[in-house]
Amino acid sequence: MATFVDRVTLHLRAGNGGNGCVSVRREKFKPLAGPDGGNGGNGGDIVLVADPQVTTLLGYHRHPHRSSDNGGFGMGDHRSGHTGEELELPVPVGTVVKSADGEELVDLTEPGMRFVAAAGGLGGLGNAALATQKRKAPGFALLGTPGWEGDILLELKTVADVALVGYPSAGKSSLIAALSAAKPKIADYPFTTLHPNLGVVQAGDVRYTVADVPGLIEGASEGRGLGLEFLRHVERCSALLHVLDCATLEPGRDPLSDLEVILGELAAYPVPEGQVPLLERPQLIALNKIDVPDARELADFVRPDLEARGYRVFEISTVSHEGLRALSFALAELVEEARKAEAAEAEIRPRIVIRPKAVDDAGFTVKVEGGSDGPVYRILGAKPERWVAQTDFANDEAVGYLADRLAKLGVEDRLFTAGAVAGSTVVIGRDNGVVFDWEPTLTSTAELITAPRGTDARIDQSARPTRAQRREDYFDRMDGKAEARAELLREKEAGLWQDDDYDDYDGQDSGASSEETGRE
Ligand SMILES: Nc1nc2c(ncn2[C@@H]2O[C@H](COP(=O)(O)OP(=O)(O)OP(=O)(O)O)[C@@H](O)[C@H]2O)c(=O)[nH]1
Ligand SMILES: [Mg+2]
Repeated sequence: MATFVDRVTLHLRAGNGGNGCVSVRREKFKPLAGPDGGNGGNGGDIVLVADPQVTTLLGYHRHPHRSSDNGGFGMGDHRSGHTGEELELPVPVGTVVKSADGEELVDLTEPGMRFVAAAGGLGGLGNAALATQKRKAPGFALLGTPGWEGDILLELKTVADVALVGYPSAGKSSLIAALSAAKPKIADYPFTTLHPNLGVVQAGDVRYTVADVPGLIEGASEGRGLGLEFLRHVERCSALLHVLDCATLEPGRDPLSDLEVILGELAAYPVPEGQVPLLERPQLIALNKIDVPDARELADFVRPDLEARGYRVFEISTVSHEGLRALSFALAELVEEARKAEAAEAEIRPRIVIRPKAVDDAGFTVKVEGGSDGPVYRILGAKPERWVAQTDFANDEAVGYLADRLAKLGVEDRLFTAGAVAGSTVVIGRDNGVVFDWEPTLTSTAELITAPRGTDARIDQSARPTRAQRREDYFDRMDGKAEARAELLREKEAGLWQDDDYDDYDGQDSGASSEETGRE
């Protein structure tokens, strides 16, 4: 059964940003000619596009996991990583996008409207881009940040071009089965159809969708039968086809009074603001079951009456397929007109692109939370959290750079005011945030570990030992060597050495090792 899907949960994963590159340019006679690591590329976004050609969410129901391209890694020689390709997901016009917890994000009501549902990660800067006057040769690059990953909910409002309306057992499901490839459940008891079925009809060059919805009875607009559920679906269609049963044996029913009841119900249904009331939408009438002799007679009888009221009337039989072709072409005309009107309106409107609400990028908060061993200082904010994601914690220089950035933003000061002391636990980010043992001097740890950050002893002339220093080092080393040798000989003479130890001893080796000690 071709059930119609009007709600689907998508699992999205936008592309990660590529990492920046650490690289040093090499030239003949100038092997360390400055940083030349390129930037990583941005990850691709996942964008929903309202597309009039698309009528169902069925494709997403079958393949709910979608992901876009990662950005490329930066490379040496100033080569940037490639930008991850954007993934466009065409959705029917009238798709409502909701967050995983049901909050409406956007209503894609206009053809061509775009919504960035999952933003790609940022590419990390390479060490060339991170170089400054002070930091001539950064020995680190920034990591790419991960792309957005999570669930969103798609709900369809406009389900079809044409809605079939009529009493239960009028033959709506039979009609959609005869017109399209849909295979709905058909039976001779009322309310066979409980969920709308959708069929795609091809009439000449025109292709349109028809929704077979549950039967409608008197009082439906007050919720009788499957009432409101039914009308909610009709609300989403641009044209209506009344299917009237000419062969019913139920007392008090005939095509004309059936139509009256249905029109009454449609009129009573309040459509949401901005939508055309149901009865003002284009409508056709199909008098069904004319393969039954009595029914054909009845159809011929009521037809002039209906036409006098301004309806186009088609006598059909879903059993013998009589009249179906003419009906399908008439519906196609109706749909074409509706689409043209819509397109004309759409042309006037500019292309609308909607991005998720911009987060306040500038600020951050420090929250003090009670932990089992002392308070935990939690830092929340788009910037600090992104910076943490960009940091390669295996690289001291990168960690130092992070500390600099945080200090510059004022995080350090705010921690002080919040009462943090050396050794306090500081967490940046919400879930699985990064935990630090806070050192107020964190800013300068990197400098303490090595030479000042951003200087490469090999490139920066001022950091290279002078000739005099090197001489001194050399003599120290030689002295150390001689001392070590003398020590060994003393030990040997004192008989401290075993025979096999002695075998291992080789003047050169020991020389090398003592040289190493000297270097330290
Ligand atoms: N003789 C005849 N019977 C028909 C025709 N079309 C439908 N029927 C019969 O009418 C009964 C109801 O048909 P359905 O298509 O299920 O009617 P429906 O309008 O979808 O009914 P609900 O889903 O209950 O609202 C079935 O027994 C069909 O075989 C027709 O053209 N001629
Ligand atoms: Mg049905």
